[in-house]
Amino acid sequence: MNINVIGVPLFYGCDRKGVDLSPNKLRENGIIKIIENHNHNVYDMGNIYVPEVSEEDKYAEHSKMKYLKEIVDVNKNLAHQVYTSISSGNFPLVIGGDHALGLGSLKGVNRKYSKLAVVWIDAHGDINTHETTPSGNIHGMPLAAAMGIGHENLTSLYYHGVNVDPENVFLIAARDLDEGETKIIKDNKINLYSTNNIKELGIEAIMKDVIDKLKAKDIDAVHLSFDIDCLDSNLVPGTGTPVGDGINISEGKYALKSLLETKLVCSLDFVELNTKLDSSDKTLNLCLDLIDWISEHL
Ligand SMILES: NC(=[NH2+])NCCC[C@H](N)C(=O)O
Ligand SMILES: [Mn+2]
Ligand SMILES: [Mn+2]
Repeated sequence: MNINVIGVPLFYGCDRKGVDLSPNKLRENGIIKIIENHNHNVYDMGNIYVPEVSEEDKYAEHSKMKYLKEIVDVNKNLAHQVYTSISSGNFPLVIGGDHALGLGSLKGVNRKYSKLAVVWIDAHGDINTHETTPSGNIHGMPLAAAMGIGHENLTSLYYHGVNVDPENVFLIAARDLDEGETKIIKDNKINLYSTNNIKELGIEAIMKDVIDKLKAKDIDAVHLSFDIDCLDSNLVPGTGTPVGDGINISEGKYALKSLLETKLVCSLDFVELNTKLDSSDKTLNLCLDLIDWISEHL
């Protein structure tokens, strides 16, 4: 497979430095070679440019969305990079950075595939809007925006077109949802598989259900967004918003493998590694192992 690796050194979405260093940190530790070892042609597209802005200006554009302008600018460029990657037959592997990059990757894929499903593997829903956010952090909003829910600047940042149908959205490993998010999930009939559901029924049964549903739908492709905080907080000290009672590594790998084996996945985000918070490269090494696993099954 031809894979475009696109780095997004963005921390504005989580408002916590360190996550911006990860694309280069992963390169220094051999991410490109790791992917190539699985017989892929890898094109390292470098990093999307992230403009500098001072802390005091973070609310300059909006009182409930920090760094709005910069995040929109970065994501417009990312969206186009993702769109052109897919259009030229290459698979975009987007490396974060924080999850606000989901805004751009989803817009880019959605422009190509109007009947798109999204699998969001994350402790969080990332389905807030400027009206529901408890933090003002835009990394908690990209999935809502992809469905056309939220502020206009986020919902149509790259093109005014079809949005993702909420019934084609699958949240997996969620366990830290805000009140507003729970309401949006219910009102829009989003498919929710909490960590409790996984513990109860087993990851195999959960993924079977997800994949059966995906196959029964009239969709063109699946976008997979993997936030490393889906894993239990003990496993990922190097992430900004860790949550306990999470899934373990083999459950995470099973979810990834079973989805990739469907061959429906057309693009993938890998986000929220913060190497500054890591303890003796534990999370970094786990991420390299997960990238190796993903590459094996792509
Ligand atoms: N991509 C993430 N790690 N998101 C965490 C979001 C946390 C919280 N729900 C918020 O909106 O601020
Ligand atoms: Mn997330
Ligand atoms: Mn998360």
